Parts: sequence; structure tokens; C-alpha cells
Amino acid sequence: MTDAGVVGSSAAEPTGASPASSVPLPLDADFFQDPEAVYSVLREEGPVRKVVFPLGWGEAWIVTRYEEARAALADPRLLKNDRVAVAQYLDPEQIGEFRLGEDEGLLVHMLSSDPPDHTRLRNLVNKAFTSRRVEALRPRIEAITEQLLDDMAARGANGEPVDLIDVFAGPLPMTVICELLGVPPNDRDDFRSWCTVVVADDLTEDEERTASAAIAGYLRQLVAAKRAQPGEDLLTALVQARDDGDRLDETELIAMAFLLLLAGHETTVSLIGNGVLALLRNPDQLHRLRAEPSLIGGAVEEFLRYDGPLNLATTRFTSEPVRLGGVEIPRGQIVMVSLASANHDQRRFPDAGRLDVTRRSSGHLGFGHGIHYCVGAPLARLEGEIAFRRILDRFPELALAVDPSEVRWRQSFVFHALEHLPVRLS
Ligand code: HEM
Repeated sequence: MTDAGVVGSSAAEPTGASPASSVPLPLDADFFQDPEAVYSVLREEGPVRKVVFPLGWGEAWIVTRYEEARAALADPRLLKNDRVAVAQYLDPEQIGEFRLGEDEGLLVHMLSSDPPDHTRLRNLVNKAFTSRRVEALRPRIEAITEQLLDDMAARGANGEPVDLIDVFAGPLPMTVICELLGVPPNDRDDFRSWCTVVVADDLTEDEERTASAAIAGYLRQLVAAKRAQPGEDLLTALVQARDDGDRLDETELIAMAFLLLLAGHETTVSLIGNGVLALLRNPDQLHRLRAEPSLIGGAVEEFLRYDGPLNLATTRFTSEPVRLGGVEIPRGQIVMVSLASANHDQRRFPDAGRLDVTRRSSGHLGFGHGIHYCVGAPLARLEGEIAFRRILDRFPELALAVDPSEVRWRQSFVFHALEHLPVRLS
């Protein structure tokens, strides 16, 4: 990587380079602590520009303004299926590092499919995540929340610091999605640790293959167990859909389970963690929310906009030249849409850098947009609403247990997630 035109190694300096000449994107330790410092520069330069990702990921186009990001997410010329892309127009070298779990078939899921496969796969689970079906989970989610907060209270008694991610924000969504899919309690820790490995950005090929093989092997066994002994869970329903008809094949079934489990917990952890941190850093907003709990639903949307769990949307490829915000992206290019940047675009959200729990944040891109819009959004919203309501109610003296500058973000291009969130309850 050269120094020429580095965006944001001093993030304040615009590059002046044309959108078609690539500049290295400084996704270094500083970036993860404050992505907005880089995005604000990129956004002012233009809506779209070509960049080089570190760690040998190669070149891609990054979309940073709201209008263009929304348009890109809904553009049918931007495809998701990299197997088709490689077969038809993409240099396999180009996307080497943008793949995950390919050898094990974990990738043949809806989020890396295009219509008609995407439509077929999504239709199999759409119904399980409608607002009405999800609302039926409320009592169970409340019970899990209460139990976890009891544990947290016990650990935090006498003013001891507790890690909110470890004891609450992590286990809540993991327990909910595992119960929904029918993953036995004893297997959950293993699954979570494989997932943590598989989503890391700096894996060697060997590490990635080992983690993907462990996940795929485990899920194959789980599917076999559901066949032998059907349950009342979503995975059993998917196994039956596979066996009763021709609606998905065995590899797609495993990949679907992987996607739902991974997407179902990796992100919601950060809705809770990032949201609690945002409130603790903005005491006026915390007071407002405590005084008016009816604002919590809207506040969850604002957390998703202000410091959402995903930095970038997943990889897309141009199947033909695409003009976006006046910039021509040639055919066969990788396009990364920055959800975090779009959600901070002043053109769409005035005073975007300010947390405002009364803001009308609808239209934010935290759950994506277009046909891949998050299928689990109703579940994530419900978990978020319950989590914030109960945390604020039970811990009126909740405070950060470290200086705000000591809070560290995980080094991940895609996820915007805290490593830990040490808090005191009293
Ligand atoms: C706050 C929590 C969550 C956030 C911020 C989030 C965000 C997103 C985003 C941005 C996308 C689109 C990615 C893209 O277009 O590249 C997506 C897709 C998806 N999400 Fe979520 N998600 C969350 C929770 C969940 C949960 C709880 C589930 C549960 C099953 C889930 C399942 C999925 C699935 C299956 C897709 C793929 C949809 C498709 O391709 O049609 N997500 N999510």
C-alpha cells in the first residue's frame, strides 16, 4: 500500500483523487475506534469512490452518501451471488478475501443469492419473522431478559464492574435465536466461539477453513438429529420443507441455518451494547428516555442509525456498468455500501452526529434496504425494546465503569461492535 492519497491516515484531509483511481482505505486500528472520522471525509469528496481494502482484500467501490447507498441496495444490477459473478465476469483473485465459508457450502444462503433463488429461500422463512409471529415470542424474551438481568445484578452487587456484553447483550440474542431454531443449550457456547472466529477479518485460509468446517459439521449433525427427532422449532420446519418437496437442497438447508444463527445474534448484541454506550455518553438523552419510556421504540431506531451494528453491508458485484451519483462503476466490480456512513449523512439526517431519542429516524439503513432488507428486523426490534426498557427500569444508576476513551471497538470491517462494555450498576 502506498502513501499517495491515503484517505484519512490523517482523516481530515480530502484526497482530491478522481473517484475511479483507487485510494487505500485506512481501515486500521484508528478507523475501528472512529469510523466516522474517515467517512465524513469520503462523503464530502463524493458519494462513491474506489478504494483498496487492507489485509489483501483488494479493490472495491465504497458508497458513503445516503441517497446513493439506498439506491445501490435496491439496484438489481448489483448482484450478491459471487459464484455467478466469478463464473461470468469477475476475476476470482479479485474477491478472494471477500468470501466466507465457501468450501463448506455455508455461503449458499439468501444473503448471497439473487432472484429467483433469493425469493425461494426467503419465502421459506419470511413467515417465521413477521411482526405478529415475533410478538408471540415477547413473554419468552421477557423471561430470558429478566433471568439475565438477575445474573447481572448478582455479579454487579457491591458496585463491582460487570461486562454488559458478556453477561447480557451477548447471551440474550444468542439464547433467543438458538431457542427459535432448536439449538440445544449445551451446544451454544461452541457455536458462539466458532462464529466469533469465522467473522474475524484477519483469518488465514486455514483458520477460516477449520472454523467453517466445524460449523458445517455441527449443523449437519443437528439437521440429522431434527430428522430423527422432530421438534417444534424453525430448523425442524426447514428440514420438513426440504424433505416434503423440492424447495431447498441439503447444502442450502445447512447454509440457511448458519445464516439465521449468525445474523440472529452477531448484530443484536451490538444494538444493545452500542445503544447503552450511546446513552451513557449522552446523559441528557438517557434522562429523557427514563422520564418517557414510551420513546423507547423510536430510540431503538435512533440507536440503529446513530451507531448501528453494521459498518458495511455485505459484498455486492456489478453485473453491468452502473452509474451511481454521477460516478460510473464498470462491470465486474465489487461494491461495498457503508450503512454507517449513509446513516450519518447530513443531507438526510440533519445534525446527524447528535444522538436524539426523539428523532424520526425511520428510513435509516441500519437494516439495509431492498430485497435483502433484514428479515429478522421485527425480532431485533422486539429484543431491543425489551432489553432497553428493562435495563433502564432495573438499574437507575447504571454508569460506565471505565473512562469513555477506554471503551474499545472490535476490529471488524463489517461489524461495528464493542469488545466489552464495563458498567457499574450502583
Ligand atoms: C439489530 C440487529 C440486526 C441488524 C442491525 C441487522 C442488519 C441486517 C442488514 C443490514 C441486512 C442486509 C445486509 C445486506 O443487504 O448486505 C440484514 C439481512 C439479514 N438479516 Fe439482519 N440484522 C439484525 C438482526 C437480525 C436477526 C435477529 C435475524 C434473525 C434471523 C437476522 C437475519 C437476517 C437475514 C436472514 C438477512 C438476509 C436477508 C436477505 O438476504 O433477504 N438479522 N440484516
